[in-house]
Amino acid sequence: MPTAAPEHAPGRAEADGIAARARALTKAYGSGETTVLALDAVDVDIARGRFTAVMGPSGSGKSTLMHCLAGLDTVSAGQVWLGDTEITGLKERDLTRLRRDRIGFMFQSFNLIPTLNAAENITLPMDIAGQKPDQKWLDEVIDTLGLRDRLNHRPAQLSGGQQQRVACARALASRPELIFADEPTGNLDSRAGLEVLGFLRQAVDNLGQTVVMVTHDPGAAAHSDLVLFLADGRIVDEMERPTAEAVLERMKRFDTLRAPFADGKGSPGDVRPDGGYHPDGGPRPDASPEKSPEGSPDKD
Ligand SMILES: Nc1ncnc2c1ncn2[C@@H]1O[C@H](COP(=O)(O)OP(=O)(O)OP(=O)(O)O)[C@@H](O)[C@H]1O
Repeated sequence: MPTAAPEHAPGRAEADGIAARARALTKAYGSGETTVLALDAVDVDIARGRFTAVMGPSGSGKSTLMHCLAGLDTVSAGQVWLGDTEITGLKERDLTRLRRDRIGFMFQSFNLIPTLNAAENITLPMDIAGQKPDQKWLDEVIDTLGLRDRLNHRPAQLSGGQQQRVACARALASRPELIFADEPTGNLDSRAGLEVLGFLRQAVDNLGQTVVMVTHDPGAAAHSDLVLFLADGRIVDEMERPTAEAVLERMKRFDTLRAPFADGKGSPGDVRPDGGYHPDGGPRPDASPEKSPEGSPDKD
């Protein structure tokens, strides 16, 4: 992934409030001696109309944070709000509806339905919910993402980048309050990845959307307005108007703290030739769970 991100203006609704909020958010897995504290009393505000990236070493709690903020996972303690709605304590049925109606999702694997064309994939969540898309908004999304001449194509007839653009349009179609993107460029080559990041940027700048993106790639994070750094289940740092170089430097400090690499066999913060970064120094196995496309994935 090329590291240079274009200069961008902050999202247009920058000072327009908080899209999601967590207080003392704690998530533990397991019990007794085997308990893993994935999130340790996290306080976070996700600003509306901005593009926030979440970074941190493997196992630092990024996915758990995203899942708890999106109501995909229960919390062990603390509170989470989407807008003014406290989602901690909601029944599963209400959570499913809230996710469907108010949150858009993008995942590393695009999760498109192979038998449906692009247009049908884009509106599928709304069709399932029995909602009629706002055609003017949908047209704006389709044109912003450059999908107008691809609407009749099925996923197999589209490139990876085009498929992710369809997934992006699907996430945007209902004009959600918040879009969560989990490694959205993880399966794309650097050019397609850059394109998708550019569209997410446009969704924020031109369409007033709010995006939270989990990524391992400093080049991807550089497209955001703000990077939150997680380590051991806590937000330990943040960076406004990030550059890939600054994010990379910050990430290297985690590696230095974690493990001395005295054997000279490479550091955990290796930068790939394309500028992409893997905290393990090698390609990241695709461990993202399969999610259903309707914005209410089942937690496995
Ligand atoms: N279902 C689970 N059961 C037990 N432990 C879990 C579960 N899910 C996550 N964990 C643990 O919680 C911690 C945080 O995991 P999480 O997946 O949120 O990290 P991450 O920063 O997203 O990691 P990566 O970058 O490798 O995807 C890790 O120690 C992980 O092993």
